[in-house]
Amino acid sequence: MKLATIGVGNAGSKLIDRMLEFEQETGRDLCRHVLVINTARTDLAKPDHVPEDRRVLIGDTHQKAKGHGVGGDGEVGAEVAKNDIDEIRRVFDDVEIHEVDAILVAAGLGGGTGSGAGPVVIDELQKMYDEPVYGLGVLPGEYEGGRPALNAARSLQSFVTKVDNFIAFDNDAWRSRGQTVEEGYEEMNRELATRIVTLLAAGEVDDSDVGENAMDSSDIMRTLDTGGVSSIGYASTDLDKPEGLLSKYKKKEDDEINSMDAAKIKGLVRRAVNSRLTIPCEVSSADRALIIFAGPSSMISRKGIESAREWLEQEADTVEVLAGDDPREDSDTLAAVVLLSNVTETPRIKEIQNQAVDAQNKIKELDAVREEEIASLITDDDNELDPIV
Ligand SMILES: Nc1nc2c(ncn2[C@@H]2O[C@H](COP(=O)(O)OP(=O)(O)OP(=O)(O)O)[C@@H](O)[C@H]2O)c(=O)[nH]1
Repeated sequence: MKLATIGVGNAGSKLIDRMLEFEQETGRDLCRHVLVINTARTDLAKPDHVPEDRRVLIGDTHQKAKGHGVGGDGEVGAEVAKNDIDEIRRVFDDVEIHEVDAILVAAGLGGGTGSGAGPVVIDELQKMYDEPVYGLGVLPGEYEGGRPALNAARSLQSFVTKVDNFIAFDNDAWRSRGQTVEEGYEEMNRELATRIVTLLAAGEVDDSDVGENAMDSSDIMRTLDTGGVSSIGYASTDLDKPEGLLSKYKKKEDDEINSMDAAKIKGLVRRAVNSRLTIPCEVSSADRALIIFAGPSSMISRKGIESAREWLEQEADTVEVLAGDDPREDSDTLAAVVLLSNVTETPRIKEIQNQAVDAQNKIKELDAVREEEIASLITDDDNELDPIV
């Protein structure tokens, strides 16, 4: 697949940057266009791989942003993006849309810029182009508190209704102990970039000298066509290890290879689905699913692909499972990436919604107390001040 990628806010921009890094490291060519949009000048300086002229500062003349971010206020984030929509549209105009299959917008939903400006950017993209627009959204951890949860719950509604598919990443599920928050983010961003690029870069090659099992970008788009929220699973095996697939492959006869590979390949997919998904979910609640094997094509037998597909069909309880390969002849790993599209049972989303409702109620209570205090101040008998007008 060929993508135009847009990062909105700090987390969104860092994610796009990691995607660029991973594709460069692995010789892929997924992100044909890249853009990062932010309200904070300092955050715009962070990416290592995004060209300078593809970084856009919005809201620098806005009273509440002034180039320093929107301080976690999603409404200000949306307002700033709406005010600067002409500027945003101008940079979109540079995108040669016929060169790409789809557009991916990444954002952290807990902050003000990603949660607020993200949906405004998506609205504009949907107006301008016919290509599908996918969302890649990071959900805040519970420990971050009520405000990020409220941003995320509100923004998630906007994202899911506006995008063609929303791929979710749950910071809570990926948090590990013994790391600073920044170290944790670095690792999470790499993990997510590995998954998203391995998935979407399949079928990127135009030449038709690819094998019969090769996954086509239209298969990926068809799987994402469900709308809703999606999750990604991933597992890989190192082909250099003595006990890895390659050494066994060298030792066995052809027939044996296929049956052995089939079991191994199915095992890899099982590991991808049963290990940490980008957002934990009930696998059987998926509407459609897709498996991509990325690695040397000699390692990926048709029999293996078929047995993995059949296994996932049962797990996901749907007949809509596609499977194919993304030949990477120079790769020393074999990776399986699994897309579970439109998963409806995602406990973390329920939790965020509950946390958001609590936060909203608290804000309302505080507002009521504040109003009462102001009213009592004004009607205070001892208050001898005259009103201005
Ligand atoms: N996985 C991951 N999550 C991040 C990272 N940075 C921030 N987050 C998450 O994303 C949310 C939004 O943070 P930012 O992206 O910094 O905020 P922003 O969208 O730029 O908005 P403002 O700072 O309010 O202008 C946070 O609440 C975290 O949950 C990151 O590098 N990786």
